[in-house]
This record gives sequence, C-alpha cells and structure tokens, in this order.
Amino acid sequence: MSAREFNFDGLVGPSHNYAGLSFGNVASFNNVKSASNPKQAALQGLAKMRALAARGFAQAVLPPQDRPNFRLLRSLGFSGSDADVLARAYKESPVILACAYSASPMWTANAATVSPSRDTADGRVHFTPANLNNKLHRALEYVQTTRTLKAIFADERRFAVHDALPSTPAFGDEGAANHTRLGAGHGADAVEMFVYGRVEFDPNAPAPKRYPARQTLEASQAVARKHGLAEARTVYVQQNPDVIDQGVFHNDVIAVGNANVLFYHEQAFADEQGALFQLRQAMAGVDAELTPIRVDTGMVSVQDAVHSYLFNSQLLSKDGGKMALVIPQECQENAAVARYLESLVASGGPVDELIHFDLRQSMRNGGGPACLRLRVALTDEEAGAMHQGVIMTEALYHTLVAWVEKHYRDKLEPSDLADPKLAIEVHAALEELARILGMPGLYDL
Ligand SMILES: NCCC[C@H](NC(=O)CCC(=O)O)C(=O)O
Repeated sequence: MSAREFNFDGLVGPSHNYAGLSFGNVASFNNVKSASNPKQAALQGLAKMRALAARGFAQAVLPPQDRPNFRLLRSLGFSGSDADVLARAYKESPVILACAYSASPMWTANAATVSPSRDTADGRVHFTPANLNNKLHRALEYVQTTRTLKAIFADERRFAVHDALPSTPAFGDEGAANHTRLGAGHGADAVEMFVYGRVEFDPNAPAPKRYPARQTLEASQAVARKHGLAEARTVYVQQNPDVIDQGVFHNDVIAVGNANVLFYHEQAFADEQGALFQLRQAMAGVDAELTPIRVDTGMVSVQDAVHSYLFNSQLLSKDGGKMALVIPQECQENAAVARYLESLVASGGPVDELIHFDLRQSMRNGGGPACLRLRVALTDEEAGAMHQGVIMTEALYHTLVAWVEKHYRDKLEPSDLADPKLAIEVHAALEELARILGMPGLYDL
C-alpha cells in the first residue's frame, strides 16, 4: 500500500526565548539570556513549511503550547492571582519562570515516537508522547502533546495515541529524535531503529561522563512493546557516549535516516560495525538493503557537526528516487561542512539536492530542521482521517503569517517574562489559533 511521510513542524510559540535550560545542548547554553525574536522565529519556521509544501512534500503543523505553564508554577508553591504568581516566580526563581515560559514544544521531533500502521501488530498508527523527563522545562510538554495528538488523530480505528511512559529517569524518552525507520520506502515493510544513550538497569553499560544521556534503552523497549513492533524488525543501538559529552544530546544531531539510507557520522554509535550489522540483518528480512552514507571525522569533526547541525537535516524522498537534504544555513557557513556537502551531491549517490533555510532563531537554542519536525507516514486513508485543519497550504501559510504579525513580539529579553501582559498576549494568540486550525477544544485555557 502506498504511504506518504507527513512532516509535522512545530509552530514556534509567542514566548520563544533563550534561557539556557538544556545542560548538554551547547547552543542553548551559549546563548543564555540573549534577546530572542519570537516573531522572526515563527516566520522562519513557517517559511520552511511553506517551501516544502510548495515542493509537493506532505506538510502539516503542530500548534504551540499554552504558556506560561501556570499549573507548573502553582504546583511549585507560587500562589495568588496570575499576576502574583508571575511576580513571585520572577523574584524568587527566574529560572523556574523561564521553564514555565519555554517555547520548547516547537521541537516536535521530541513530541512523540511514531510507528506507521505497516509496522504495528494491530495495523494502527501508534504514537507515544515523549515524557522528556530529563529537563524541567520539557517534562510537562507531554500533557498538551497528548491532547493535541488525540485531537488530530482522533479516529481510534486507525490511530492509537498512548500515554507517555512513567516520568522517571529509568524511562527517559525523547521521542522521534532517537528513532529512525529504515526500509525500501514509506509504504513498505521496514525496520525501526531506536538509539539510546544509557541503560538504567545495567551499571556496566557505557554512559557519558559530562553531559546527561536523555534516552534509556528501557524507554525504547517500552515504546516498541506498546506499539506492537515485531522483534525481528526492531533494532536497538547505543549512541556513542563520547559524542554525547561533546554536545550530541539527541541522535538526530549526528545521524538521520530515510528509506534505505542512513546518513551518519563515523562516531555516532558506540559500536558502528555492530550497528550496521544489526541493521543489515533486520533489513534483509524486509527485502531492503541498507545504503550507509558515512561521514569521516577527517572530513567533518564532531565539533563541526554540532555547530553546523549537518546531520540535523531532513532527508526527503523525491519523485524519481533521489533525495533532497534540507539543511540549516549554518552548514554553508562552515568551510569543512560546505566542502563535504559539495562532494556529497556530486558523488552520484542518493542525495542530489540541498535545500537550505535560515532557522537561526531555533538554531540558537539547538534546534535545526530535523528537530522542528515530527515524521508521520500515513496511507491515503489515514491522511484523510486525520484532522485536516493542520495541513499546510498556501492559504493556511498566509493566515498564520498574519496571525504571527498580529500577536508576536519581535524582542523578548529574560526580564520580559515578568511582564504580566505577555501572558495575556499569549493567551489571546492561542485562542485565535485554535479557531484558525479548526480545533476548538485544543487548549485547556
Ligand atoms: N531537538 C532539539 C531540542 C532543543 C531543545 N532546546 C531547548 O530546550 C533550549 C531551551 C532554552 O535553553 O531556552 C532541547 O535541548 O531539548
């Protein structure tokens, strides 16, 4: 059966700011407390969605979440009116206020893990919202993510939206950023590869020393069980702990796969040959042959990969069999990476086109093209059964640009989070957005 991959990009929310909340994510740490531009951030993301939709790629949008998260603030003892809560939080713990205001749901690669219906025992598309429990500012995203996914994929005959895994370190789950589907194509049988950073119940397994490993093997296995994936078509691979310590906080910072192609850095995995062997073996069972595109350290160092986000790219299948690589403009600004990319498209291999975007606002918080999108492969019937108001069209693009222009600020400094007017602005913006997307019950406002 034919299927298409929809990319659900996160619409950047009106409170996008730089708060340095992600220890282990170099960009987030380096840009702490600089001023952000939420309007520009949202427009940059929308420009990517529009351009890819115009090229004929299936494109949809996932809405931002309600901010600040008053439930979080009140649960931590900040009480009184909304204005009191904000004032007290700002005075006593500005970092907690920043967590409550984070626009981090924009990085929808972390929203959930998705298994297409072709892979699951009951033939439904399965979603497990990621608990993101490694970081306070991300740990409550799953509540609204679950609500949003249930609203879009409401048809329970075709879709299963699970509860998130228990929110505890043993089950650290970062969603699709550590998950790749490899096979002949979106509509064909495939292997699901889960990449984990540490093993909770094996103290002898390698683990990073400096920065946290956010995803555990136990979480990956639990997601595979819930989705009803076949053992022979599921592969677990350990990420190289040394690269986590160099700022590779998710696998999608150092590897990306599409169809039968795995584009990766030689240092991505703890055991490169073992990973390739497992993949080849599992893929043989689905009549697919792995095409690895390996980037050597001599061509691109891990540091260059982290700064340019070369691997945080989207590999998109085009009509005719070739693939386009969607990259951030930082790749063109890094000499080694730019040189490598030239050789890649000239090589006669599967990638014959580069599409680059200015996503600087998101990049400064460690989010490139791949972080900004959740892949959902759907058959035509499934695509027809989901909520249609989130599908990106020229008309929706223009409506959303006008909405951003009306509601978003073009500058947000850390102290602006104390301004009670900001909370009211965000609220008004989201009420209107729910109407635009045709999802009246989207938020619990
Ligand atoms: N997949 C990309 C995720 C980037 C995200 N950055 C952040 O949350 C930075 C937020 C801040 O520092 O304001 C993260 O590290 O999870």
